[in-house]
Amino acid sequence: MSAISLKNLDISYGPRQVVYGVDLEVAEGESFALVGESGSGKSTVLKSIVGLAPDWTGEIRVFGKDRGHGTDRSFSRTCQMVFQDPYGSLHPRKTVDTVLSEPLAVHGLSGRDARVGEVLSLVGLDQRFRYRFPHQLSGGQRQRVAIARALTLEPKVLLLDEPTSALDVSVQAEILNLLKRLRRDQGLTYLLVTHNLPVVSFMCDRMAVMNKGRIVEIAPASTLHTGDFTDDYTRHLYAASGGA
Ligand SMILES: Nc1ncnc2c1ncn2[C@@H]1O[C@H](COP(=O)(O)OP(=O)(O)OP(=O)(O)O)[C@@H](O)[C@H]1O
Repeated sequence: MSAISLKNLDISYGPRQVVYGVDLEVAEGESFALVGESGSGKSTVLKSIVGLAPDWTGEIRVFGKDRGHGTDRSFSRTCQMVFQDPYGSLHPRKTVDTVLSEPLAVHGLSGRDARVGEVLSLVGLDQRFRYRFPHQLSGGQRQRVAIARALTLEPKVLLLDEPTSALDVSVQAEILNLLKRLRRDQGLTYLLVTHNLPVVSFMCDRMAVMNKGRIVEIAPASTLHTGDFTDDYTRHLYAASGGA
């Protein structure tokens, strides 16, 4: 059974269709990248999976379970999204403790105190960060909190939307290493959106290339070593990035 299965997925914002006929199977434990230029529809595919782009047709399945069009609580326990900008995605007046406790409270789970402590250490943050506010943290620490929040419900799938591109270059590698270690240790499956091909080489097993809302090629990430892509647009993207 695939961890994520998308079949003939069309997605619109109001009258405007932005994703066309996407078919994708991501295996359990796999790290899969969606690449392509800005506006090609990569983020929209992730958003549809978590319910943030509800105007879609086709099929979205996670671990064999069909996703409906509304909010789906059991779905959010399996599948969580991490956004690009950790400052924008964390409420400025909520402490780290509140941010990390909320998903547990919403799902009526007990043992919140212990779980908050656990996820902080999973992402390499000292317990003293617990009662701080986002503005008291660096960009990298904020992204660690956002990743910790995504992990609180013990999901099996993380959807990562440009998880390091808002960070200083020196911090990007730290967060990529953290994500790599978490995937291995927690047995997670990743679907990651990026325009950065070296990130794909470092983090991913396979990649799908999107152009104007369509997948034009699916290839092993190792193809980035040789540049041996079959699709013209992919070759153009590869050449424009100077290889990976
Ligand atoms: N909330 C929205 N309402 C209307 N149109 C949107 C919305 N979000 C994105 N779009 C449009 O949908 C198209 C695909 O956007 P999307 O963000 O999925 O692309 P992307 O490949 O992830 O690009 P980027 O890397 O810039 O985020 C774009 O034309 C964008 O303008």
